[in-house]
Amino acid sequence: MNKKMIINGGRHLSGDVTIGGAKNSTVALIPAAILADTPVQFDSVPDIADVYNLQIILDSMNVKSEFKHSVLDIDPTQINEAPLPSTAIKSLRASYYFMGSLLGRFGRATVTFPGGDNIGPRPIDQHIKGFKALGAKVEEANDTIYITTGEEGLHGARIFLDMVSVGATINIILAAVKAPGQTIIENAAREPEIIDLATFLNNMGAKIRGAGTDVIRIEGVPLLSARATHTIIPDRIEAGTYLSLAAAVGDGIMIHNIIPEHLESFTSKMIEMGVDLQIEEDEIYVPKSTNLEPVTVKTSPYPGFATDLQQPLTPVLMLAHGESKILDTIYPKRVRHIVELRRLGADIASEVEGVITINESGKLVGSSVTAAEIRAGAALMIAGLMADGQTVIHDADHILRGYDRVVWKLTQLGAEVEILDEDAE
Ligand SMILES: CC(=O)N[C@H]1[C@@H](OP(=O)(O)OP(=O)(O)OC[C@H]2O[C@@H](n3ccc(=O)[nH]c3=O)[C@H](O)[C@@H]2O)O[C@H](CO)[C@@H](O)[C@@H]1O
Ligand SMILES: C=C(OP(=O)(O)O)C(=O)O
Repeated sequence: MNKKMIINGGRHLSGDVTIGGAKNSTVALIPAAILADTPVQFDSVPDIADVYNLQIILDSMNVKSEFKHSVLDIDPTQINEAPLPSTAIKSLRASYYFMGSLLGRFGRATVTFPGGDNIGPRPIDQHIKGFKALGAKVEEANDTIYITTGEEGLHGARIFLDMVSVGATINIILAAVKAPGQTIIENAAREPEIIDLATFLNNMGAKIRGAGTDVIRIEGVPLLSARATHTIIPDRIEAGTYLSLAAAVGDGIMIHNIIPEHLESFTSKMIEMGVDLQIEEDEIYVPKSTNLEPVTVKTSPYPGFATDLQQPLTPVLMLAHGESKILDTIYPKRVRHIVELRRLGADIASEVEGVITINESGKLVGSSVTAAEIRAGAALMIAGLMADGQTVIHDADHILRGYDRVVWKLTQLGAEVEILDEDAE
């Protein structure tokens, strides 16, 4: 059922908000769990639609899971190979991690092409190049990838990624962690979520060195056994979204459960704009912001400015005195929020692919808009909170895919917001 988000905007928000576990870690950790020879437990799991869809995929392989109060238990000990449910696979991008984890577990995988956010072309050639280097045969037909290995199975290999890819780095780790011999991934992505995955696997006996740098070395091990609960790192993209929201409509907001080092490229931009952030060990206070300066933002792989945060920052740029620019080098077509923000009165445009210009916009006015993807939805949510009157965000399911208990968190801060079925009055 499609959902819509209704926001009665124009209020100032204040108080405290606590960030949940990282979506992009969680969606890798859940497929990784099937590599274990024991039950696995995760803590600080965000309450997001992606988790429920991954549970449906696990269930189809007789991997039972239970998700309660931020704790997710997964028992992969009775796993069966089975066709994966294509609706759930298509509901999120990260379902492609079952290619790596099934390959690591069974030496073969059949997975429908993943879905996920429509943010422009999202090829997976580097994942496939990695699987092939590890000794797999990969075929594509009918929107499905068939990955097989011969009798010898997988073996370690040296893989140089042609571009820095989070997904390819993770998928190769998943496939290689139990493959005999040494695997070296060069030009690997350095995102904190990759370190989180490596920590989880290493605590089960894996030998992965260098996660967080651009060279990752893996010695294959035969068995992986969970001995302790793995606590998922805080979601730096959710944190960045609340930082923006706080700068845009906050009257003093304290954001808890943050690793500030994961957000340095983002917080330094906010400071450059004149937001007086008070950064502590694991929380950031955002006072009411005034007199903001325009900035230029260029997205790049971690530790650069995250593409996933360019849209959530946009509403704050609409308050700055002058013209700001965003250059999205990772997803130049990630501009589907622009037309919707204009409906609310934003002065924002993209005349050259990958370049977005944002000018100081007058008071926004509530309207009916559609979220084309998760972070476009986040930008619309913040803009809706800024706008006078009511904003209805259609296709709000995209927001629920990755924002932990968002209605509850916004309500705690004093927002008037609800989620309804699309056909509700
Ligand atoms: C579940 C998850 O973690 N999603 C994140 C992940 O997506 P995802 O892992 O899909 O993104 P990648 O890091 O792989 O993509 C980076 C760039 O490389 C290109 N590319 C990637 C793989 C490949 O085989 N060939 C290729 O050309 C992509 O089109 C893109 O331009 O990183 C993105 C970039 O930070 C984020 O926006 C997503 O939130
Ligand atoms: C693009 C994103 O997600 P996914 O890769 O899961 O589609 C995102 O989180 O902004």
